[in-house]
Amino acid sequence: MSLSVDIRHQFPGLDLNVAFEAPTGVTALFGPSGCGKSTTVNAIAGLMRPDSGRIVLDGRALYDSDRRIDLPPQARRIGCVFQDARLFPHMTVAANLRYPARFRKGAARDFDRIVEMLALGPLLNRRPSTLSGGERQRTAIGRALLSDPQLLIMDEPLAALDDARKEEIMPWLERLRDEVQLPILYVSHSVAEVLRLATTVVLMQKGRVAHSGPLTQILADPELAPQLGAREAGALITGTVEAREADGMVRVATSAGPLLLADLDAQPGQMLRLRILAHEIILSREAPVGLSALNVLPATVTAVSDGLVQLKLGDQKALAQVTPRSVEVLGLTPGTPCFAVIKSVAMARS
Ligand SMILES: Nc1ncnc2c1ncn2[C@@H]1O[C@H](COP(=O)(O)OP(=O)(O)OP(=O)(O)O)[C@@H](O)[C@H]1O
Repeated sequence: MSLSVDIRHQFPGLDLNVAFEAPTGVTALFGPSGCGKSTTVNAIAGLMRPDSGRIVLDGRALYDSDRRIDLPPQARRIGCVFQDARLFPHMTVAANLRYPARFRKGAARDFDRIVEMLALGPLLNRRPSTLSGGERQRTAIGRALLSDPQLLIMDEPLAALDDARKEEIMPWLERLRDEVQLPILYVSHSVAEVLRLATTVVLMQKGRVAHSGPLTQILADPELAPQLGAREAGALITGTVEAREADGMVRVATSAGPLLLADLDAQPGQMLRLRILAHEIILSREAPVGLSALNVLPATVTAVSDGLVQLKLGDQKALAQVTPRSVEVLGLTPGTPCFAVIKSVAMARS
């Protein structure tokens, strides 16, 4: 399943002209305030009509200005979750969850599975006013899923929550990404949310798509990574938990070699997304000896730009933040073999 968007729209302060594809998984729409993220998702949801273009979901035209197609929101099969949960206050959680089934036959058949997935069972008889912000958002996500959607739109779903509530709801969003085979469009200002959830990123600027592609590729691109926030740039590396060592450290196999992680609650065989920040990598031309850092991987320089060195680590790319002086002293040019000393590795969730 995938969503294809190619639309244009003029507002007094916005000249919107965006085109991108959102495959199954989480596609983050990321960009500064006012760049047109909400306008784009509102057009996709059918809440505003763009001046021209096409929006196609799984081969079905939702909007096509040439063919005069403009499906109403309820016919688009899109579940929406906004910053405020927008639940019906006079209804219980169960009634809120069952509401979309009134309009779509068969939509309620997944009720038990979705209640279980989002752990909504204990809340079913409560009214929204008695729920925490996180519980309300979980209910809103459940209700969106129970409309039997072909696309889920989440517009800043965590923005109204404090950090503790955000932390509480994140694992549910990760579960959603991994278990629900749908494209999920996720609008956010938060780099941390994008790094943790996104599989694809659409970087927007002033009504245009500056770049779109897999998150792993954007993070390891010295030109693009700074647009996500330079401090956050680096790498997102996938690995598989191999074993827990006698000292409690967990050994994770990656295509570049093994990494050791502390304080990790993970089982052998489990796949992990690991995040390495650009400033956590030190480069050495020789294999380092007598270092306290545990994780040293062989690498090859693939590009150098503005204090960021792009490396090939196994079959993946990573960025290291290196001063221009070190680039010169170490002679780091494309093709140079080196060693990446990784000071710390974190699960992508932290
Ligand atoms: N209905 C409207 N009428 C006129 N201008 C609008 C309308 N909706 C949005 N705009 C303008 O379009 C621009 C983009 O707004 P939009 O909400 O899409 O941005 P955004 O990227 O989602 O921003 P934020 O991150 O702050 O939510 C803004 O300048 C806004 O004032």
